[in-house]
Amino acid sequence: MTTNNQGVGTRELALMILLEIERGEKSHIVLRQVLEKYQYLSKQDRAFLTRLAEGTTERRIELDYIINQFSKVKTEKMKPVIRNILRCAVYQIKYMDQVPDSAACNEAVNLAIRKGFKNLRGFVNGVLRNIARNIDKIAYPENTEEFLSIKYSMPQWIIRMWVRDYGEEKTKYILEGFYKERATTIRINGNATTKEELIRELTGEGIQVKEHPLLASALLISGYDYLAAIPAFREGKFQVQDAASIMVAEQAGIKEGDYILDVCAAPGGKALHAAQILNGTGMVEARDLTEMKVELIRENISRMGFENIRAVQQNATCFDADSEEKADVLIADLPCSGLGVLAKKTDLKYKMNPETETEVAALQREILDTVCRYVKPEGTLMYSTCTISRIENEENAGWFAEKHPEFDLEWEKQIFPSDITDGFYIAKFIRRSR
Ligand SMILES: C[S@@+](CC[C@H](N)C(=O)[O-])C[C@H]1O[C@@H](n2cnc3c(N)ncnc32)[C@H](O)[C@@H]1O
Repeated sequence: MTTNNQGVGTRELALMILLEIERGEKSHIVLRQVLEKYQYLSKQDRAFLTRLAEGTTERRIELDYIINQFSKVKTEKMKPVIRNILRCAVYQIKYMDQVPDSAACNEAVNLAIRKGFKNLRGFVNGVLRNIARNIDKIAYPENTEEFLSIKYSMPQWIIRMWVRDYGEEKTKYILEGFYKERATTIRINGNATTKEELIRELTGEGIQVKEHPLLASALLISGYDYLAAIPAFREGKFQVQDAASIMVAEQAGIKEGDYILDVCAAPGGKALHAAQILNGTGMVEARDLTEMKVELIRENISRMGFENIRAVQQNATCFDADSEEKADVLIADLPCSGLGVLAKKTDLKYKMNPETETEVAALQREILDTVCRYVKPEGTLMYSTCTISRIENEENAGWFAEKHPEFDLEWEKQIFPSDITDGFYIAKFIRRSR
């Protein structure tokens, strides 16, 4: 389990990933790169590595709290290698029943030695053995905000914001939601296969498949190694897309022949879904800020094989006069704080703060204010974010409706995370006729 045949152990790879994340890299991207690079790892090792890297990241606040109860040197003063070796080991002790505590401690000590910290092996060993002996006796703070912050490893400012906006019970529900075990949601490309055929094909590959309880167009899959290894994925028969995100194009009232503009489209989930609904007719223009992002959309277009969609580089904050009143449906799935997708992007919560939250909400207003002019009279504007924040969601929608009385808010919905969906927000606006 711990050392593969090329000598790099899964715990050492997990350490590499954690150090990269601390240096500012995105957790889901580093993990994907490592899994791609170390393809020779067994399926079991890949699952262990994924769980260890993701779990240690998403439980970081709690793990540091535990370590700091037993170490005179606090985690923020430790060398990054040592603090991440300790975090990883404490995660195994607390959350991975299949790993004996002694193995977690021994492997941590060996890793510290291999990484050049032979002089600290006694420290690592002492702290970890002490934690292993007392793991069920650790006292947590009584203050609700601090308790929730540590128990769910969520920065306190986010807890404060959610308790203020949704109340304590809902906040606990949201926090629990991120830790629910979940399968991957896929949207079936009905132009390339049928639901029955796809279920048969995936099941034949040894993948577990379930119907999605909310959406007929989606399935839940689990037990696969990695996506690119699934022939049906390479052949564009499905797209990985969360249920809440699928609802954007599904609820937009797209009709065959429509012109759809997606102003923040990479990697293309909603734009491709719109193209699929158009069923070979109409056109989708999928835009994003940089050529690199636009290239991601192009890769997905080519995998899905659609011809009624093009990807274009365009900054959504710059007005494009040629697009004025052209769109039957405008999709504004805007950059956001991402607090609804913390189950997948486990490090995001540590990167945001109240200032970045205010900045992103202001950017959303600037984009909405610019792109709304592309919507035809009687056309639709779908505003969505993958976050749970009134400032970015309901307050921005309210601001927009007041500033642009030519639009009516038809409905809005905040979706909270669960085992079958991410946290997400959608507002549907209709532009009045002249
Ligand atoms: C939430 S993601 C979009 C996800 C996409 N709609 C999908 O379903 O796959 C937001 C996107 O906005 C892009 N973005 C950020 N600022 C932008 C700007 N000023 N103009 C255009 N796109 C921007 C980001 O590059 C990112 O790809």
